Amino acid sequence: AEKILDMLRQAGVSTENLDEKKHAFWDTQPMPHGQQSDLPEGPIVPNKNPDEIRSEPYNMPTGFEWSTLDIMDPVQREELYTLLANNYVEDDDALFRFDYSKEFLEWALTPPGYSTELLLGVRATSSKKLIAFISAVPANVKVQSTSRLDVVEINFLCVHKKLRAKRLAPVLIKEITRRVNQTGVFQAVYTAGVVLPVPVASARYYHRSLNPKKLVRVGFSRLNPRMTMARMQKLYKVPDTPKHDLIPMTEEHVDGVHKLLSAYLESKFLLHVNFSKEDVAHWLLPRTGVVDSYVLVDEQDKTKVTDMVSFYHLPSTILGKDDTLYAAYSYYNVATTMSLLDLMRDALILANSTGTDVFNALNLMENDTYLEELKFGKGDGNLQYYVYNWSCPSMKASDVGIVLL
Ligand SMILES: CCCCCCCCCCCCCC(=O)SCCNC(=O)CCNC(=O)[C@H](O)C(C)(C)COP(=O)(O)OP(=O)(O)OC[C@H]1O[C@@H](n2cnc3c(N)ncnc32)[C@H](O)[C@@H]1OP(=O)(O)O
Ligand SMILES: CNCCCN(C)c1ncc(F)c(N2CC(C(=O)NCc3cnc4ccccn34)C2)n1
Repeated sequence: AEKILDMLRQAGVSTENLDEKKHAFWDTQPMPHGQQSDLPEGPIVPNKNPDEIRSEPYNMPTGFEWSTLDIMDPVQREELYTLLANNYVEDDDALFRFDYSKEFLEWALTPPGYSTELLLGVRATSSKKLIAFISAVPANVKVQSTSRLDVVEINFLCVHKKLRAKRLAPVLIKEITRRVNQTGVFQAVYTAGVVLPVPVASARYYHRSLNPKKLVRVGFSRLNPRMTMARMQKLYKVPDTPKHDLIPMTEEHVDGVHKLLSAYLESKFLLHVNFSKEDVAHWLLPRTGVVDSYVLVDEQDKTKVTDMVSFYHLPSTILGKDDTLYAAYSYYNVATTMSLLDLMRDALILANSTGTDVFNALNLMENDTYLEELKFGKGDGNLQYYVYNWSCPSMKASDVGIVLL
């Protein structure tokens, strides 16, 4: 269809109403399409009553079957790890592929209120091999003037490389939608590197080199022709210890972090999670090699948290080489006794001391107040934010206060 459209365009034929069928699946989904931009904020398709929701699973092609995953079973967790390690997101030049660890997947998929029914896999009936997956975990968010909306966060959509372009993804998406609807939830939040109908916000990736020698060696960065490697290492060198006495977050800080983070998100952003204390404990208590969180506490009252910084660890396999790129991603950060710039300078120092090669941040929240000063370079990756079955005006990246994994 694209080729025909291009030929028509080259012949000077206007195609604006022809390419509406550009998305055979997504044009059937309740997402804001152009002409609906004047819709009031809210659901596009009204909530369904239980008896209006299809009761049987969607049909898989012959030879494949649905199979929910018990992520707490090490064998099944290993199966998911292997599927993603070999078939999940790669960069456009196929230099890297995300290598979410088993511990990371357990963390990402077991927040308070999660259900195995929504950790949805597809197996080949004969071999029982896991060949596809999609996940939904519960969250409550504020989106613009809707202060509390029950949603799911969708992630880890993956179809084995050998089964691509067979329209399996739409079946996975329809089935997870059906199951989520059965729990009484009708909206979802998700991000993707691809542009689909229709992003609610677009964010840009920025990268801060910590180990430039490795980044140049593996092709992540290029050495500026007018610069020697020694000069580049000097440029990106960071101290060994942080300027402030940030300490690792522990259980006793959960209430203080919940209070600090909730007030910050509520005051500044149009899209953010309404974290419960249990959510804060799950998403922010440190897990080695998965997520690190540090807090600054008030000297007089040790349970009062005044500042926090956190980042998650998502390595990438370097394709074709037996090597790994160690990346840390900025997560949730709140500065009240110092500038965010000062706080993030310490984040780089803390991440560097855990063997990180590159520290990544999106231009969300207030991140653009420090990216340039701290020598982040603009990446070529964009991350599109989506809210499924929700009509609302689009937002700037700085209005977005939610970081998905
Ligand atoms: C209320 C509850 C609602 C819950 C659901 C909310 C929606 C959740 C939506 C999912 C959020 C996921 C969040 C993340 O995990 S983003 C990460 C996605 N995963 C990867 O990129 C891993 C590597 N790639 C793959 O595994 C496959 O290429 C995937 C599985 C991505 C597509 O498989 P395949 O390449 O074999 O294609 P197909 O022939 O089966 O299907 C083609 C159709 O699929 C549409 N497509 C392609 N990529 C994506 C994508 N990333 N999100 C949504 N749709 C996508 C495409 O536009 C086309 O539709 P249309 O253009 O013709 O219309
Ligand atoms: C559905 N969850 C969304 C978050 C998944 N995340 C972290 C992600 N989604 C799309 C991206 F574009 C992206 N980028 C980080 C930037 C980057 O580092 N690009 C070079 C690179 C190194 N390793 C990889 C692996 C895959 C793709 C690019 N890679 C671009 N990150």
